Amino acid sequence: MDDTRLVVNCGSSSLKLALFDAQDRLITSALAERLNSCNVRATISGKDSPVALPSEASHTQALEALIDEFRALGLMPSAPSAIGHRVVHGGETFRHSALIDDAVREAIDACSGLAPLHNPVNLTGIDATRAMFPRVPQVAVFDTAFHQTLPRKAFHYAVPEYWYRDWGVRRYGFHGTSHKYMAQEAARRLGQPQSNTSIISCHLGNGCSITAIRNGISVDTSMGLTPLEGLVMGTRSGDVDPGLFDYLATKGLSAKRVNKALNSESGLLGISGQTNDMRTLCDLADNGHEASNLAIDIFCFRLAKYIGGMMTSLSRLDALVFTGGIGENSPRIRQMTLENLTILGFSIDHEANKNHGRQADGRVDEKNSRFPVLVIPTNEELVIAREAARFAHAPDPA
Ligand SMILES: Nc1ncnc2c1ncn2[C@@H]1O[C@H](COP(=O)(O)OP(=O)(O)O)[C@@H](O)[C@H]1O
Ligand SMILES: CC(=O)OP(=O)(O)O
Ligand SMILES: [Mg+2]
Repeated sequence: MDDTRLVVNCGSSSLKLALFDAQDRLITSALAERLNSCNVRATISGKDSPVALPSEASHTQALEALIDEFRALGLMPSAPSAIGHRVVHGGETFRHSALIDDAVREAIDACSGLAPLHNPVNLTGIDATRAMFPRVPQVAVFDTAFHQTLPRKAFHYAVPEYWYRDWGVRRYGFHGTSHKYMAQEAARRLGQPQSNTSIISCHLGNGCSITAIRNGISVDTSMGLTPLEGLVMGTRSGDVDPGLFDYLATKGLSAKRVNKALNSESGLLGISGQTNDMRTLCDLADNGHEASNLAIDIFCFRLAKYIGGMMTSLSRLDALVFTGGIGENSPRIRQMTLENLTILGFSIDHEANKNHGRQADGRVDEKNSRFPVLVIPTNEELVIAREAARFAHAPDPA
């Protein structure tokens, strides 16, 4: 065994793997998509030909095939030193990452009711690698853990108290590994200690969320009980009036049906009627497609409103940070969002913004901007690999 760590991220229909060496350098990564369908496809980064998988391959089959391929390519030792798993929901049980044993597995399973689309499939990955590597320590890294510091006023909904007490209805927040990485990276780039740096982190990928981080600690976030609340996302609505459940019942739609539509048929896809992919949406808007233009407008307006709202939790703002596929790669979204916020004194440097802030500090704000604005590529896999090393032999953090 050497110090290679394996990172496993099981999504509803995809599997992402990454291998890191002892110096936290990425050795290789792999992606299997459209699992359990007849269109499965698996690739290893930098390799042209896909990895052969059986038709309708499961997560477990894809995991085994990709690990065999890593070994065949000489990229991986017979067993990694530790395995880190992304787990979406840790409820209030997990404030930190956890070394996985039967009790931790059971506790993750117990959170499945709060994330039925995510936790069961995360457990599939955990079960598969525990069977493959029974002697290797496995660590669960939770999306929710970083947000367990939220003050009660930020996590408590204005609903009957017993909903929280008896059923755990509260705001949990997600994308914690990404927001945590933003807090570290922003502080490093600003040359300040994290313990004295306050930022607003905008993670804009397929799922989108925003977090206010005061001195390295999450103090408010946009996602809630589930990853549906908050910003407009690829296929998720973000905030809506909960009264629509009752109204749509009069149109014959069950709560289950409405929930599915809000998760899978809404957001950029729902408004545009075309796509959940921001890049395609921008192309459509450039070609005069009105509904795509509207989707982009609504996305940026909601994000700007949330940025304004997040400032309520901070006494000082050291940087506004953009990350995730959209946040890192779309100058247009950053510009349109900040144009909605000129009243707060944000101002963007158009050249630096077009260049995606690719200079070392990633800054895209203009000299006279009241606040720094940074573009920072996220690296959730690296955070998980670091946590895997840290918790592999240290189950109980102080
Ligand atoms: N150049 C770009 N301009 C606009 N959007 C982009 C660009 N590159 C990537 N994106 C968008 O990023 C989103 C995917 O983000 P990503 O963080 O990769 O997703 P995931 O949450 O699945 O990891 C998609 O909407 C994609 O269109
Ligand atoms: C929790 C969540 O929204 O994750 P993702 O962005 O991967 O969909
Ligand atoms: Mg991502």
